[in-house]
Amino acid sequence: MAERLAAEARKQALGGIPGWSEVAGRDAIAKTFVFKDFNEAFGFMTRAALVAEKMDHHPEWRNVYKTVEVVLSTHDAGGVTALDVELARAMNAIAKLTPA
Ligand SMILES: C[C@H](O)[C@H](O)[C@H]1CNC2=NC(N)=NC(=O)C2=N1
Repeated sequence: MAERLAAEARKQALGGIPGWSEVAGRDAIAKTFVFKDFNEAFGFMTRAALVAEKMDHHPEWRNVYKTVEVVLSTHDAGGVTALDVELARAMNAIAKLTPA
């Protein structure tokens, strides 16, 4: 099972994935993506869902119109692990392909 990242390792990883930050009061990371419209937001979610399912690692997320709020945490580990960092990186890469 993936191990929770120590504070220092998490900070270092977050430095390399723009827009992601630690969630206050919880061991999790979060980012709010804003797209051009609902179609682009939902397209992002569809692509990210395929990656998440392949990884067997799933986001907590909420969509309102063109905004997608994402929180990542490894539930089995009770905090942020390398899997969250990997999914955060993948989501940033997917969002880059999606017009904002
Ligand atoms: C059985 C299955 O592999 C686990 O429940 C997976 C599924 N997706 C998951 N997603 C997330 N974010 N955290 C988990 O601990 C997790 N566990």
